[in-house]
Amino acid sequence: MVQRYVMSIDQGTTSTRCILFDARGRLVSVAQREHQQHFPRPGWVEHDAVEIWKNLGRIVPRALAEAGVSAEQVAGLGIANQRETTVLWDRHTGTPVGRAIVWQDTRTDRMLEHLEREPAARRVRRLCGLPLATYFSAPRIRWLLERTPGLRERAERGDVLFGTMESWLIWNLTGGPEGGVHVTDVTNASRTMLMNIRTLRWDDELLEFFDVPRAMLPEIRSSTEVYGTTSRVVPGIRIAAALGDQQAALFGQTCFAPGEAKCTYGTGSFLLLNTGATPVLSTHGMLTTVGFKIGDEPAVYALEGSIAVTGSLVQWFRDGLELIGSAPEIETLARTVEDNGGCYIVPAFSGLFAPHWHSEARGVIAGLTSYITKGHLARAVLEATGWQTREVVDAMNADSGLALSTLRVDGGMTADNLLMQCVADVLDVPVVRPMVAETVSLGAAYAAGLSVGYWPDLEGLRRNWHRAGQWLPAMDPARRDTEYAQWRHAVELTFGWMRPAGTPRQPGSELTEVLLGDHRELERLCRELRDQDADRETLRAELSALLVAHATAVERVVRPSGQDGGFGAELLAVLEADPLEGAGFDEALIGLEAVVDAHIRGEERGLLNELRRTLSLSDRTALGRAFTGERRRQLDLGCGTLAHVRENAARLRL
Ligand SMILES: Nc1ncnc2c1ncn2[C@@H]1O[C@H](COP(=O)(O)OP(=O)(O)O)[C@@H](O)[C@H]1O
Ligand SMILES: O=P(O)(O)OC[C@H](O)CO
Repeated sequence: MVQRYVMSIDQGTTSTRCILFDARGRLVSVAQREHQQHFPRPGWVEHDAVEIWKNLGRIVPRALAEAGVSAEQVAGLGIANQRETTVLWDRHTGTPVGRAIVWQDTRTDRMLEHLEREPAARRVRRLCGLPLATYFSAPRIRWLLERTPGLRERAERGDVLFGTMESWLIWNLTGGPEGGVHVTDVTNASRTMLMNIRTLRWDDELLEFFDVPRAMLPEIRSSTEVYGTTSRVVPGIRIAAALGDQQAALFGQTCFAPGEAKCTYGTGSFLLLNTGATPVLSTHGMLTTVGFKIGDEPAVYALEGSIAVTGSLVQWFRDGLELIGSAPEIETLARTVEDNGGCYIVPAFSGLFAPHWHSEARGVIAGLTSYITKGHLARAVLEATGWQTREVVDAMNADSGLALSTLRVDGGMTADNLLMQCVADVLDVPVVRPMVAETVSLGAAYAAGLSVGYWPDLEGLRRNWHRAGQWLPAMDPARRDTEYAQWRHAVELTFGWMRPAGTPRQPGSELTEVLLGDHRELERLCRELRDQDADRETLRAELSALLVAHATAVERVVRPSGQDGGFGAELLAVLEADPLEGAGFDEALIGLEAVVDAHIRGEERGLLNELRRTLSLSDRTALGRAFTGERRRQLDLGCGTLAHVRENAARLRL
């Protein structure tokens, strides 16, 4: 009988890999090519989508040749890819519109500052599960459409297409300008900010908010189904699955059941927790994302803690500072010293992602003394990955109400024993690594194999998972606590770097204007909530979010807490009122309106006048910017949700 295999392509941030797997999930052959990283300006990161496509054209035949396998022996192809990276290309010629803008790129930060002031910004997270951040695709599409002459018209006519890397590759593999299939899968679509996280369709409100024409978007499909057959590179292979690489790793680690989690340590690191059939909105800075969707079955959701810079900090140590010659040398160098010598590196190169979401943060090396050697710096590099994981796990535990008991890991950095021990130490849980370290590729292969019936079911795949390595926590708890406190201090030093006081005043950022704007918005929301025919569910959520975000930002940025009175109880009564009509709801609403009115009156008569009297315009503008930043952070954290208000009701003051 002819042997059959499954092929996977992992289109990653630094390289593209093609791997063939056999029926027992064993790796049969690998071919890989790196592509160039372009850094044309500070904060900008680009890839050449044509270079990546050409690399694919080389590695696929090579992987087949190495194993002596023909296209007919490939049961199906699964694609996993770097997510959010944005490619726009001409449908008729297949030529990309400039270089692809990579997920680490921060060029859209200014644009997002403006967008977040729009009233509709408050609804974005609830619709797509993601905070407004430079990380995702939609702001990049808008940026390109605004800055490239004539592009919007071409996009509206459907002459220019958008895709993340899997869309670009599938379109090219299935014929490109000659009938290429323009599709994406739900996991990748869930990272654009344009897909409704519940309906799993492009959302009109989000399209309008980001001003993206529907005609340029791919069709959203499930993660496992046959999208088409290759007609280029190696013709005749069924393309049977696509997933974002982190979701592919979740699949490859067989985290099929709610409560199962993995962390992939590559260029960045990404911890995903399977949360089952309903999307969970985080109140602690996690992302809500689609984990996978098998054919017609309901989607499985995940909470994700994304860390932008981990392996790329090692790369910077190698290529930017030239302190080591290869990535594995970081471990050797770090072992030349006992500890970090008091030094901490917070690699906020692209701002800070989860759980902070500070786009304006930039990196620091803290605790430098003349005692510090490159060995200490190497330790600090590795520990940065450990502590960033700890912050994400703390947030994940707080969201799920459960304590993570083991962490499954994979990715290039897991080759580093010192790092893996550090992760176990700072998390205080065992860390385990499976036999097949190429979990992203394996996940894409599993998905494709399931799709074409090569593997019958998920249980069979589970049996392929075997433990290859384990690290047990061995750190003194008191030392762990002290080190964590030092780390958090270093993190705080990175905040606000890109918005120093004294930068030119931007319209609408003066503090009293911002506070007044919030007051009018709060009044409008209260007024509209009284209308029985209004969408009370939505208005209630908006009112709660703005109220808590506004009050918390006032407390943290403008004046310290300790004022008399509070609104926690009144807000809780409104949030708990069910149904949203009748005497119970009216009474609760009247109660809340009374405290909101009192707050507005008090603040406008007292605080605002005092601020105008005692602070200069530039100070008020700097404070206004800090206030908007904190308010946005609160909104991103889901501060208005019932769970958050319940948890904080006693603390909430006006
Ligand atoms: N022994 C090591 N110690 C620490 N970091 C390493 C080691 N080996 C590789 N890395 C880092 O891991 C990353 C590569 O992992 P990989 O999973 O291939 O990444 P990606 O899929 O994001 O391209 C690189 O950023 C590299 O610096
Ligand atoms: O290519 P990787 O492995 O660095 O993963 C990138 C992520 O998908 C970005 O969200």
